[in-house]
Amino acid sequence: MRALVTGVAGQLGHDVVNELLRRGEEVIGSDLAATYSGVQDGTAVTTCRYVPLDITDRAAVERVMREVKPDVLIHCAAWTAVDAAEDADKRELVQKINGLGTEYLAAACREIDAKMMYISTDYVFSGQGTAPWEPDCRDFDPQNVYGMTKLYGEEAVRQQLSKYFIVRIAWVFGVNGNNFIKTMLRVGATHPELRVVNDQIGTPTYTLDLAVLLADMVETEKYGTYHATNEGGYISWYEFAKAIFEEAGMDTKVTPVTTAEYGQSKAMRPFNSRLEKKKLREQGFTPLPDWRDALHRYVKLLREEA
Ligand SMILES: NC(=O)C1=CN([C@@H]2O[C@H](COP(=O)(O)OP(=O)(O)OC[C@H]3O[C@@H](n4cnc5c(N)ncnc54)[C@H](O)[C@@H]3O)[C@@H](O)[C@H]2O)C=CC1
Repeated sequence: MRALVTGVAGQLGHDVVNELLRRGEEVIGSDLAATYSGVQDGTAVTTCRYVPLDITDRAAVERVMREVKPDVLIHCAAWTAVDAAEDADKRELVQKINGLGTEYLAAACREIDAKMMYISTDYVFSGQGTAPWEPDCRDFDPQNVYGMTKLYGEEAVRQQLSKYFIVRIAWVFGVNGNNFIKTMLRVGATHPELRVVNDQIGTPTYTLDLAVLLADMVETEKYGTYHATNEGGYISWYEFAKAIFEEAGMDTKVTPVTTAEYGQSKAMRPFNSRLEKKKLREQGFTPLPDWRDALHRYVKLLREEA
């Protein structure tokens, strides 16, 4: 199988490339930068063929897809700065990357008859209520620019392709980038007490674990939309922060606050990010490990890297 992976310089793309290389697959990584030398992540060094590609450049997308001619495109590239996406001068760019870039890639997949895997987000839903969101629920109602543009990408994939996987994830953490865990460890090191919201509920996703599932999935023809976060139940950011400090052996005190008490961020955040994942088991895929186990391995890896 020849796989083209966009966003190789990001958290997820980096781990997906490593997982595919580990399995002996032919992998071509892609990102914005002119060159990419790979990243030491404590367990492996990414050494794959690299093709620079700005996915907002339609002609470049068509050219690269025709040249590389992958059997599968794993599309991990995105604008992921959720608050900055709200800035008036950024909105168009965010839509170009998350919306139009995905549309161009889907069209190119159709042309060369490649499978496409698109990584999406819980932010396509309203975040209202307490019931977990089903993967095939079409009751979309994104509450911020990032969510709207990711939904545009989903619709483009659904409209143009039949051989697609849309995988929605949430609360992502990986070694190759910034995330909530790294922020907590950094800020907690200099602040004895932190306020963290306890009314936004979801489940973390460790990119190293997700990469295993994605590599399993693209080998199949079990197309459709899936939800994939770690197992272990739904938690609040407050509970996650407490677990992080406990795992790291830090005595930073965490105080639970509501989103209203914490103060509004630029982008609206969903209260209910519960993603229903039972479809994974029903389709014969191995679910991700418990998030506590993932956190344990992740903090250990960060320590080894330091
Ligand atoms: N980070 C999170 O908490 C969540 C992420 N997701 C989705 O998961 C996927 C992977 O996310 P991460 O690895 O965390 O993202 P990341 O921000 O670590 O990496 C994204 C990569 O996309 C690249 N990129 C940006 N604009 C590009 C362009 N015009 N052309 C080519 N490449 C471009 C960046 O250079 C970067 O390397 C994304 O689709 C994201 O929307 C979904 C839910 C939550």
